[in-house]
Amino acid sequence: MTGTKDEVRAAVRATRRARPADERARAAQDLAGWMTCSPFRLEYDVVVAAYVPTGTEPGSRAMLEALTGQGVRVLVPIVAPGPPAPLDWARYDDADTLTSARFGLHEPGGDRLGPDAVAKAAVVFLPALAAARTGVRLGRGAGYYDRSIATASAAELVAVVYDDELVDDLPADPHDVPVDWVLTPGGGFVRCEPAADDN
Ligand SMILES: Nc1nc2c(c(=O)[nH]1)N(C=O)[C@@H](CNc1ccc(C(=O)N[C@@H](CCC(=O)O)C(=O)O)cc1)CN2
Ligand SMILES: Nc1ncnc2c1ncn2[C@@H]1O[C@H](COP(=O)(O)OP(=O)(O)OP(=O)(O)O)[C@@H](O)[C@H]1O
Repeated sequence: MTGTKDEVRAAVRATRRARPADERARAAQDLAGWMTCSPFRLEYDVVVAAYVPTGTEPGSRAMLEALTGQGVRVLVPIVAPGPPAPLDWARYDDADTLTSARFGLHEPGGDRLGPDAVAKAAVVFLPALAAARTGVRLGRGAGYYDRSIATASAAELVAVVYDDELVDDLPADPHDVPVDWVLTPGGGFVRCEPAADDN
């Protein structure tokens, strides 16, 4: 995809808004399905960080339920008040514990585990507006995840996007943390290959 990060964000947001409800619902079902046939050992007590999909984002709580259904300990992000800082984390148990939060997000009301909690995650599913096969991930532009996942360097990082948001190339900055995998509803888990000229 060409253009500045903000141009690509605007284009993706417009496409997401226009995506028919039945297609979103099918994609959410497919993404939940991939949680039970992933390339990872998602078994009892393994820690997985994910997110609560909101608005036009790909996925739904079915994705989280598919994880907790396997006994996985699911963490989801908590945005602290104030300017962007590393994300806090809380355990996701079931949808009933979610409350409305900043930016139209839904967050668990339970204990805050602190920014370091994500370091225990074996897999981190990251929300994204687009992702490149080289591992470049484009987020919403506040830098929350880039500030947070340096502490999760042992984890498999998986950007979750719609099929048409997995592209060959995206604009990148030095602070962008590359992802290892991209998950799409139609294509499942795709391993990223850093561009040949990356170090
Ligand atoms: N579901 C979900 N949870 C998530 C993220 C996400 O992308 N999706 N995040 C991924 O990072 C973090 C929150 N990041 C956000 C980054 C920017 C804006 C945003 O829209 N900012 C606008 C102001 C919008 C408003 O005031 O309502 C802005 O800063 O201009 C919202 C959330 C943590 N939790
Ligand atoms: N590790 C970091 N430390 C401090 N500032 C950072 C860090 N990572 C990103 N930023 C800042 O955050 C802002 C947004 O960065 P960028 O456009 O890459 O966000 P993004 O990856 O789309 O968002 P997100 O990570 O929340 O999904 C930029 O001003 C950038 O300088």
